[in-house]
Amino acid sequence: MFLYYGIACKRKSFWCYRLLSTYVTKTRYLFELKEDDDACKKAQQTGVFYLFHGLAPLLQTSEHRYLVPRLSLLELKRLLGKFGQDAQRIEDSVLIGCSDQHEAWFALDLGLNISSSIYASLPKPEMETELKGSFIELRKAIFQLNSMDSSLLFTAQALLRWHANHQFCSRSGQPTKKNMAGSKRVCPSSKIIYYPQMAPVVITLVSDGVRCLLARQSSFPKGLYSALAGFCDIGESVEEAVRREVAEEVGLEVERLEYSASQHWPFPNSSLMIACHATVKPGQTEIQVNLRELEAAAWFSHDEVATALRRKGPYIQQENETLPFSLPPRLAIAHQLIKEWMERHACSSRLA
Ligand SMILES: NC(=O)C1=CN([C@@H]2O[C@H](COP(=O)(O)OP(=O)(O)OC[C@H]3O[C@@H](n4cnc5c(N)ncnc54)[C@H](OP(=O)(O)O)[C@@H]3O)[C@@H](O)[C@H]2O)C=CC1
Ligand SMILES: [Mg+2]
Repeated sequence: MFLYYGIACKRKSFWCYRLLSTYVTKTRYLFELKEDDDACKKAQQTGVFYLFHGLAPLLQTSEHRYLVPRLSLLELKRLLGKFGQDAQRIEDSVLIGCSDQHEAWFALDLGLNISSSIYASLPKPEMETELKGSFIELRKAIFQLNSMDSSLLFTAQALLRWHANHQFCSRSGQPTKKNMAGSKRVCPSSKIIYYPQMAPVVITLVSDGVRCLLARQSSFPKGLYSALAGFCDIGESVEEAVRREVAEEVGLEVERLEYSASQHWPFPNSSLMIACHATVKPGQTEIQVNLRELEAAAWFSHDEVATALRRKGPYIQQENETLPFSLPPRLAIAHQLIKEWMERHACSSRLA
């Protein structure tokens, strides 16, 4: 779909209108909202607001899914009024995207207890009753959200958390001020501009050509195994981080490495997950688990992984019952890596 963006370029003696795609016009519009506080404030008039309480999004249950309600500016003002709050509080919201028709989307947390904020946390049970929904921890809701909603809520939560944690300038100690869109904070005293940050994390599915290597940390839900993950050290390339993490965590040396995809992951802080497939030499597969990092690691066959992929998680543990081996949720890039490995394996078996 294409739209005329209204940009005209003067060529010789006539104006020619460039045809820009919907995606480009949307991107330019979001850029303008981030740069121009007045334009962003204007966008709030026709925009919609996603609400959070203590970083937990407002959700409504519909059968086995969660729906994500949105409020118009008018509805939000009415809600704030009911709780004795000033509409000025809307300026704490952050821009998280927009529709193809340029309806801007914002997120606002009404339950953060920040010492530097003039606003108090609003009472959660009363708000839930008023809004006919519940503020549910995002980690617990991801199994019941569709991928578009989860990606939007991941962004919103990460940005709201970043603002909550960056209220002061690390050089002057003075309070920093957010721009209208929430794309940066500025210290009026030192003039330092702070931008939201993500930590780069490599996530690697190691294979010996036949099996794949999965590991678990003690903090994972019982029975869950995932690909190897680790934060990049300062100064490292992705390739170096993968080689180091695999050596550190399971004592193996990566022979070949291939980039697959990336994903923003908000837990526990914002990470940019960089997913790769790696292989080790067929003869060098003996795992030495680093117990300071992992609880267990093992090689899994194609059939074992296929069985785990067919199961629907999460599992509720019954007393004295051992849980079956399970994999990360569909939304996690670890799941995508594992699925991709399975498809490649199936493809190479067909060709053999
Ligand atoms: N989306 C997905 O599919 C998956 C996402 N992940 C995510 O990947 C991330 C990294 O995986 P993990 O195996 O834990 O990483 P690591 O193997 O690097 O180990 C984590 C430890 O590294 C230290 N560390 C170093 N740098 C940082 C940093 N910038 N932020 C926080 N801790 C740091 C911390 O130690 P200390 O506590 O001692 O300070 C932390 O406990 C996790 O946040 C996890 O949520 C993991 C698997 C799948
Ligand atoms: Mg790790």
